[in-house]
Amino acid sequence: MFNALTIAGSDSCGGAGIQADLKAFSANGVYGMSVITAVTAQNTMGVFGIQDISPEIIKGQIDAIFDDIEVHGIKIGMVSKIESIKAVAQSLEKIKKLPYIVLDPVMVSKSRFKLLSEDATKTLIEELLPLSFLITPNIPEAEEITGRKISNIDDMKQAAKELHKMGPKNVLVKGGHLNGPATDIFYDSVNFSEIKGERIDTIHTHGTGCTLSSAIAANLAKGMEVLSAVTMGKNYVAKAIEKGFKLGKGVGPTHHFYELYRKAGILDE
Ligand SMILES: Nc1ncnc2c1ncn2[C@@H]1O[C@H](COP(=O)(O)OP(=O)(O)O)[C@@H](O)[C@H]1O
Ligand SMILES: Cc1ncc(COP(=O)(O)OP(=O)(O)O)c(N)n1
Repeated sequence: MFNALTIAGSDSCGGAGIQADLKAFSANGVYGMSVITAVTAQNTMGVFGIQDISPEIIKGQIDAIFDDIEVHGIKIGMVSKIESIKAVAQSLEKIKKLPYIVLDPVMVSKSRFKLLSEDATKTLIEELLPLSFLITPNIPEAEEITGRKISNIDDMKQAAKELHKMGPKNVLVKGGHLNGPATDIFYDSVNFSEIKGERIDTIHTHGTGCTLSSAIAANLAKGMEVLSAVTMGKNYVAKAIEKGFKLGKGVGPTHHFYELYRKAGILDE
């Protein structure tokens, strides 16, 4: 059985963060484990508070897992403070044979709540980008890290090149925030690939970035090569968005178990 570890924040309504990651791991056939970096009070309408976990407990969770278990893939999501980022980086750097790390550099939620402290961007860039096999910024995150405005596919490609120079082996700039087709740009230091997708007309997109990065981490944990892992992850998130559903009063979550539900007769088609 392959496994994957998410290092991220908790979303109390279960649409994003650790909860989305674990669902995506299961649905993509790997055993999921978690290191919680922060707890958010969050629902489909917004984020109402954050409690960061102490650096000691973040390190303790990582050490407990790696002292005991061979980890096959890692996804890193929300790590909101400088001390938390350093705790994650220091713990991971100690590990002799690190599995592939997929970093989703989470900065702001869809509801515009800051999930990364304003002073922590530089530390995130310096400490976590060089450790990453793949980073998956959305357009606002890629703009913040590179300091460039991104309005079209050519801008996404230019940003991917600049992000690559900061240390990750591969870059996926996600196009969910542009108008038109949901095209993501993958760059592996030599070639660009346009990972194309139809834009699905729905408001229920809470946790799309978490879902995609976790599905890719699961695919890498299973031994897929990187472009296949990204392409299959993109197919997975598209289906999870298509089957996204109303929950609460706001932006509903992606659906991770549509295939199980369909087979059980709970979901049509
Ligand atoms: N309405 C949509 N229809 C289809 N794909 C989408 C839609 N919105 C986002 N995506 C895709 O979901 C993934 C997550 O992208 P994005 O929403 O940009 O990330 P984030 O959640 O980090 O802001 C990307 O592959 C993106 O292309
Ligand atoms: C705890 C936590 N982590 C990450 C996010 C952002 O996730 P994302 O997939 O980008 O989803 P949206 O917030 O954009 O819907 C989060 N909200 N909470």
